[in-house]
Amino acid sequence: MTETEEREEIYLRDSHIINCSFDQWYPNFLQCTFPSRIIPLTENVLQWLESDGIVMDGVVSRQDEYDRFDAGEPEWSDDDQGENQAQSPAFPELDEEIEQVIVEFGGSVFPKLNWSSPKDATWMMTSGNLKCKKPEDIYLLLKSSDFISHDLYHAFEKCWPVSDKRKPTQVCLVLRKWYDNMKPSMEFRCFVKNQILFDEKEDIRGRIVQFFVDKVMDKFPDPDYVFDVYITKNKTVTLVDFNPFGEVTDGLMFEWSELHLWDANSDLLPDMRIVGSNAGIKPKSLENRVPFELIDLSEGSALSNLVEELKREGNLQNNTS
Ligand SMILES: Nc1ncnc2c1ncn2[C@@H]1O[C@H](COP(=O)(O)OP(=O)(O)OP(=O)(O)O)[C@@H](O)[C@H]1O
Repeated sequence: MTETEEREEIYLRDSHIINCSFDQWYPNFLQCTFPSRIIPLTENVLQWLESDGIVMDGVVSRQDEYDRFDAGEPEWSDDDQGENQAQSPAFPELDEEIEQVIVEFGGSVFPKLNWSSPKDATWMMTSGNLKCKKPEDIYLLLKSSDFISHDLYHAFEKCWPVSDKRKPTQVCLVLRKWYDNMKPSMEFRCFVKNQILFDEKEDIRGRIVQFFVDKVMDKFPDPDYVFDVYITKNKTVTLVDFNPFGEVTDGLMFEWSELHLWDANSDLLPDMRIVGSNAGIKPKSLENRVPFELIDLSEGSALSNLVEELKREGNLQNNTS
């Protein structure tokens, strides 16, 4: 198979990405997903999101300071008039809209843009999660997240034929009613190829298949896609999200090479892959959740050099237990 044929085979077109944008699918699935509101973002908010740095209540983010320091730039000063100087967000109308939704949804919301939530930025929140109780929480998360930047700049990057689109026609802030205590073990990612659901098991299998057939199958515009569901305590299946069927979506326990090879019309379906606890699972997004320096322990990295230095100085014991 030539490279072009291979790409044709596992292609993601602009339309596949657009169909997974929240504002596209949500109106058709209102009945079976979390209550949500879509707020189109105006140009001034987008400009602020796309500008460098974060200023919240006049405080520049530490990460921004580190970036500037790394780049050899002088330390931040109050009279810095640089072109990209970070601005404190002042969007009274958006604040008001967000506050209204927060009240309507009982005091807290889960934020995302067209495709992604800022789940890599939870370390910025004292709560360590995406529960937002005021507009500032949302602004801070959006500005700190690589996934949000991905929605703004790279959403169409993996498309074939190569897309000239950079960002969605309308960037939306999505606010979803917040649910405490969602158990990761009750979340399932379902792969659909040619309108056929990739395997699942017994009771869970039955429930997801029923949900797929009743609520999803004929309503989503593409034949291939991925959707996430949550099974509540009383075993109700709730739709969480749609994702494109391709490498831009985390295949979790499946390799995309096997998902692409899956012949949806054959009887030979692979097993459902379930792990009973979180032990041993490392979502591919984990490396995005903390500053890169904390992950990069490879030889020669700043952190490993520091560890070595501390060991040499006797300030750090080798942990042999
Ligand atoms: N309304 C909510 N309340 C609380 N937690 C939520 C809510 N919606 C989603 N979550 C949690 O956040 C996770 C990510 O949600 P979602 O799929 O919408 O974001 P995403 O950034 O598109 O993630 P992915 O790229 O993995 O699809 C969910 O798996 C779920 O654990």
